[in-house]
Amino acid sequence: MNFSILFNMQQELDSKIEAQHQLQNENLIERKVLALLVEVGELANETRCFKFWSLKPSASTSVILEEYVDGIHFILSLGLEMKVNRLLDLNEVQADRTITEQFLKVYETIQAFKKDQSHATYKEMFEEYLLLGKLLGFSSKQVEEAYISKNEVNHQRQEQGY
Ligand SMILES: O=c1ccn([C@H]2C[C@H](O)[C@@H](COP(=O)(O)OP(=O)(O)OP(=O)(O)O)O2)c(=O)[nH]1
Repeated sequence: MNFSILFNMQQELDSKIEAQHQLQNENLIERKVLALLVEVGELANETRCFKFWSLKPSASTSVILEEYVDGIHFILSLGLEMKVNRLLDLNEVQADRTITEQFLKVYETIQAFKKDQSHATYKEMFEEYLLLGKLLGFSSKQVEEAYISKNEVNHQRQEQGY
C-alpha cells in the first residue's frame, strides 16, 4: 500500500473538514480516537463475527470494506496529528487469531495509543488494524481502492454541507 499517497489524500480531506467546521485551532485527537473506536464497533457489527446467538449472515463485502476504510481514514488522520513520517515503515504482523480476537486486539492498541500517544503505539495500532483487514479477506489493493473511493465521497459530503 502506498501510505505516502494516502497520507496526502487524508491531509487534503482533513484540511477541508477543519476549514469547513472552523476547527483549525482545536485539538481533535480525543475525538478522532473515539471516532475510530466507534468505527471499529460498526465494522464488528457488520461482520457479525461475535453474534453467536444469531444465524443472520454478515453484511456484503462492499459494506464491510467501506466500514473498514472509515477506520483507515481516522488512523491516517491521527498519524497526521502525530506528525508521523509519511513513509512509515509498517511491519506485517503475523498472529494466529480469530477475527473476534483481532477486533479485541485492535481495541487494546487504540487504548494504548490514546494513553501514551507515541509513534510506537501509533505504529502498533496501524499494524494490528491492517492485520484485521487481512483476516477479513481484503487485499492491500482492495483497501487502497476503497479508501480512495470513500475519500472522494467524504470530499463531496463536505462540499454539500454535510
Ligand atoms: O477529520 C476527519 C473527520 C472525518 N473523516 C472521515 C472518516 C470517515 O470516512 C468519515 C466519517 O464516517 P462516516 O462516513 O461513517 O460518517 P458518519 O457521519 O458517521 O455517517 P452517518 O451519518 O452515515 O452515520 O469521515 C476524516 O477523514 N477526517
